[in-house]
Amino acid sequence: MSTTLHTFDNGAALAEGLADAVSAALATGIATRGTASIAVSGGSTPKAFFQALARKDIAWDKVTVTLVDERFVPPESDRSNHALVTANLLQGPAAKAHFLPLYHAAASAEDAAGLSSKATAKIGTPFDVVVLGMGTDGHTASFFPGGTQLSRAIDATTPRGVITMEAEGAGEPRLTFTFSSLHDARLLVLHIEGEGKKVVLAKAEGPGDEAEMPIRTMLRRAASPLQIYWAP
Ligand SMILES: O=C1O[C@H](COP(=O)(O)O)[C@@H](O)[C@H](O)[C@H]1O
Repeated sequence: MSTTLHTFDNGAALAEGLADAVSAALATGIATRGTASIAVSGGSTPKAFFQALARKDIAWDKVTVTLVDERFVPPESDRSNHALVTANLLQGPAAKAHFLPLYHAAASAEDAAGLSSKATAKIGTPFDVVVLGMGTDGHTASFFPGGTQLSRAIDATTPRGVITMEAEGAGEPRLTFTFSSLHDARLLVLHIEGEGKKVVLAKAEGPGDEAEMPIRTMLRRAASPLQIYWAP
């Protein structure tokens, strides 16, 4: 598996450069198959990228947007990735996109995972675009070190879909697409910013168990080349 590092001078240039690449991939998907799909991450990193992507002039009504992972919190929560996407990506031209949330107001995270697996199964496979993030603990999606279902989540034979995850570093229970759902995206991106995350990435690229730094699953086993977008 291969990785390519795309380096930018600052976060604003990175947001624009990544939005250019992602919108081109979505436009290709629409031109080739009539529709396109993208799964995006939450957290603090993607806000400027979402705002840049939302301004792109593509046929947003033919695009399905979902999340790589989510906290089991309603969209009213300021911890919700759904809320982040609504406020920053599903705006302007991109408001016409079809959004499939992972959170559902179900009795349990397990029930919500079942509902979101069923709803997102309607998206064609593989995703046109997956944009991953990475935490300073080496997690990606909600593949957390020590996570209750980490081995199931990162097992390539686990079917596509959404499962739950609980971990000490995760806060709330999580909902996450499995490795098999994400690793073969037509455009597979890791979006990270800051010197600290570059140090974490360098450590992940070295030897060690995948379970200690689950981003290693993508660095080592993704079927698609991993495009790493970084700025200081
Ligand atoms: O918990 C999460 O964190 C990671 C990284 O977030 P950041 O704040 O360091 O950018 C993110 O990729 C993931 O989607 C999110 O749920």
